[in-house]
Amino acid sequence: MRQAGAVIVAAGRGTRMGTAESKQYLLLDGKPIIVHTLEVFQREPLVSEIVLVTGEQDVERCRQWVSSYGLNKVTKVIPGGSERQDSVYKGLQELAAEWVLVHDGVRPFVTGALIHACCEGAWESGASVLAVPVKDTVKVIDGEGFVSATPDRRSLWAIQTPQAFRRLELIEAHEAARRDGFSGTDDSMLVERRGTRVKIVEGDYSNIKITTPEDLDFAAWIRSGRQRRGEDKHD
Ligand SMILES: Nc1ccn([C@@H]2O[C@H](COP(=O)(O)OP(=O)(O)OP(=O)(O)O)[C@@H](O)[C@H]2O)c(=O)n1
Ligand SMILES: C[C@](O)(CO)[C@H](O)COP(=O)(O)O
Repeated sequence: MRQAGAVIVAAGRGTRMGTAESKQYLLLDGKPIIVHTLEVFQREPLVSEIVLVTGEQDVERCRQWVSSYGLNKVTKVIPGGSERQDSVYKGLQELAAEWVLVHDGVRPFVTGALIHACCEGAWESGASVLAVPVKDTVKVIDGEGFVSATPDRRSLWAIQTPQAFRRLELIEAHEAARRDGFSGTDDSMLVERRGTRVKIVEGDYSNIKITTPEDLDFAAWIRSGRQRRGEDKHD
């Protein structure tokens, strides 16, 4: 069976969340958010191994969770870098797999079906990202707080993770970005700028990135809805 390795990045400081504890370690239904995320990748048969990238000061407690929650696909827990891009780059060095999924540790509502769809998208086309159509009207604002343009919403999609690539191609794209001083807000941007066509695979509106305080309320709500519908039972 074709498989992919995963780099899960969780070395951010959660500045926009503003909590004393980094957001990836806050409890959701009694379990750290990062553990919820890892458990989805652990269960998915298409995932062969996982590298977890955390803050230097959190490596040890994450290793303990890996052991106590039985996350035996996590082969390495390593310290990240100062930007998300640096953390992904470090994680990519620790995998051997031909294909890699890059995922935010703070997107715990990813599902096996989404991981599966993302892998299939990459295997068919070379690179793929999850995304959902934008529901709001989006405007471009000038430096003085006035509208300068209203892009056609039909061509706007909000990008999520996971994102799937050939691992060596993504490493080369990261190295080119480092050489050029280019910083992207996702990994797709790094291969796009080198001419790779990236396939959009439809994600899910509930695959939120926990970023700001109100996201914790959304997260609790998504979680309780899944429990009510019995979607949290996995074995
Ligand atoms: N140096 C960094 C920065 C971010 N991340 C990870 O990248 C994901 C998406 O980043 P974001 O939501 O922006 O997290 P933070 O950087 O922690 O948040 P903020 O920008 O508000 O500080 C998170 O899982 C975060 O832990 C990382 O591994 N290393
Ligand atoms: C990769 C990402 O989650 C796609 O939506 C997002 O771009 C990360 O951005 P952030 O600046 O780290 O929030």
